[in-house]
Amino acid sequence: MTVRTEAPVAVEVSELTLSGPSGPLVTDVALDVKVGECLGLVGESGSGKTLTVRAIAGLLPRGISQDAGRIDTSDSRVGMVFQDPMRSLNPTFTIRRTMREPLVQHHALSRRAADRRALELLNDVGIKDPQRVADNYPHQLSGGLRQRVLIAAALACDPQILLCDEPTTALDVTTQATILDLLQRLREERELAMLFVSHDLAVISHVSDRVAVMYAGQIVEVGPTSEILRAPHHAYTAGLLRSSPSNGHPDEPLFAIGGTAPQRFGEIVGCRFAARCPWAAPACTAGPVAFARLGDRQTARCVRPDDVAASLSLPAERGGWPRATEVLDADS
Ligand SMILES: Nc1ncnc2c1ncn2[C@@H]1O[C@H](COP(=O)(O)OP(=O)(O)OP(=O)(O)O)[C@@H](O)[C@H]1O
Repeated sequence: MTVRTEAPVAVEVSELTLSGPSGPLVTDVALDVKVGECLGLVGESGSGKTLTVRAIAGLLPRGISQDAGRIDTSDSRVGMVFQDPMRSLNPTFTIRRTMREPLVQHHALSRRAADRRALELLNDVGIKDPQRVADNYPHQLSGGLRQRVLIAAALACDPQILLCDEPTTALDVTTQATILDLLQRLREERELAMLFVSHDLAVISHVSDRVAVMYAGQIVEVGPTSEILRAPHHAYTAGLLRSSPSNGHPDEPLFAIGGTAPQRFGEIVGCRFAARCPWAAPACTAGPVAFARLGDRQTARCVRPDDVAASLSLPAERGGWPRATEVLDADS
């Protein structure tokens, strides 16, 4: 879908910092999503994606505080779709009852009108026999149907912003594709601003106009999806791309970035990825790393973005993710 360049911003987050009992968990996160746009938020487990989305939804878990930053949703209504419908749907309620509650609450509908609207919403998300599904309990439905119900419930408040946290991760590949298609259709029909969280760059690339990459509580690279896939400028993004199963060679073991992400990063003044980065130079750990602008719409929090991108365009045997020695060779 083409997003109007002049489309207004629906969500704007700046300098967001969130902490838990053991210290900072998300630091200085800035992002925006326009009306009708999908921004993908990608990164490995624990990088802070869910907390960021929960902060935007106003649903931070107990024990997590917002220490700094602004979240502006322009008074828009926000809907949220979670990963695990089984945990998000009350197992003791029929789908009809689950759908009824937000409709009665948000729209002050009578019980009858709410039940009618619930059937319309179930129909909108591609459920063929809404009457039957409405009479069921969550455990009586397939994973794909449960996820459709959850999306219908998120639409009940008639949101302008839809936050999707790993909405297809628990599903098999075919069902995953149909749910992605559904979200895409709903976004177009309703001009939703969508923030789509996934650890899987392949999924993100199907649905997102732009991608923001998170690592250890920070955004490290942002840009149009096509640019990020074609020319990542942060080593972590490059590693993430390389480790995607769809980029692997059938005869080679799947690539994995060496080392692990730091759990505590309050003490790290420079680049949080430096310890794992084959391109790391003294400047990377000397002080805070600012975002480098790369053309009009792409930025990377990296000291050597052009070196990273240039190495990636080397011939196949030396491209992708080089070993540290190769980087040094390239330098000399
Ligand atoms: N309720 C909580 N209390 C304390 N720490 C938390 C809480 N929720 C998350 N964290 C910590 O905050 C960090 C970021 O977690 P978050 O769930 O946002 O990551 P994520 O990128 O969404 O990962 P995943 O894909 O596994 O959900 C992690 O280190 C996590 O352990």
